[in-house]
Amino acid sequence: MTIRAILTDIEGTTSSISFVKDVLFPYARRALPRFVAARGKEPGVRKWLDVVATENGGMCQDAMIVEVLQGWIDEDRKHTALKALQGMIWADGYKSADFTAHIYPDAAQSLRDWHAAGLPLYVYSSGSVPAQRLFFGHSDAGDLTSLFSGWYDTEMGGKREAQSYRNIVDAIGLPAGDILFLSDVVEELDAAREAGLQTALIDRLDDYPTPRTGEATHGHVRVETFASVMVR
Ligand SMILES: CSCCC(=O)C(=O)COP(=O)(O)O
Ligand SMILES: [Mg+2]
Repeated sequence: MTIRAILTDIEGTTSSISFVKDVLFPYARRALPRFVAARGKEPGVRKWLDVVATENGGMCQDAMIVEVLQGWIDEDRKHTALKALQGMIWADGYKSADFTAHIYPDAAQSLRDWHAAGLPLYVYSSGSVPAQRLFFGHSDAGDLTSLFSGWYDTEMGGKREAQSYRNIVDAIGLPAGDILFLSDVVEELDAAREAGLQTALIDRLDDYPTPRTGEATHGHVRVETFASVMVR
């Protein structure tokens, strides 16, 4: 089948899980108390802190909100409020060059090749859109933001829900069957397939030492690097 656009996940797909878990998450966890004390009154920050407070019985002390958020980081909750706040915190880390975002060399190369071949590229990640832009703007392979035609986060819906992919398909404006979604998570691929997208499981041995083969692929095409993704 023809592929006219590619939609890619980030963590475990373009980039290693350990960079997110061992660098980004601890950085946000550590910085949260100071970030909330310094910027908690800004409307763009307060809005998300209030979402967390409301969902937790209307708690009123920022210290308690910080504790809830740190707990969510430990649980790897993909909550839109947490992701928005993490993105703002990581901005400081990237700007002060505390880290650059990991990207697998094969992913950087294929993204460049596909873009050069005229294939529109899109991101769909649980990380907020500002966090995605920062990520690809400060990657190990340099600023890759110009390669992408659009960015989507959980404001489109959860990544394991078919409706989220229908929303993204509407936004991209191509038939669902012309779009290839790349992810390391089979439940995300299942939801994308239900919405009519083509799918490929990126099964990176650095992230998943036991290859997911047979039934574990849920019938999705399985590749170990972007170099093996077939786009015709
Ligand atoms: C782009 S920001 C860092 C990634 C992140 O916070 C995250 O939750 C990654 O989830 P993904 O949907 O890319 O697997
Ligand atoms: Mg992922």
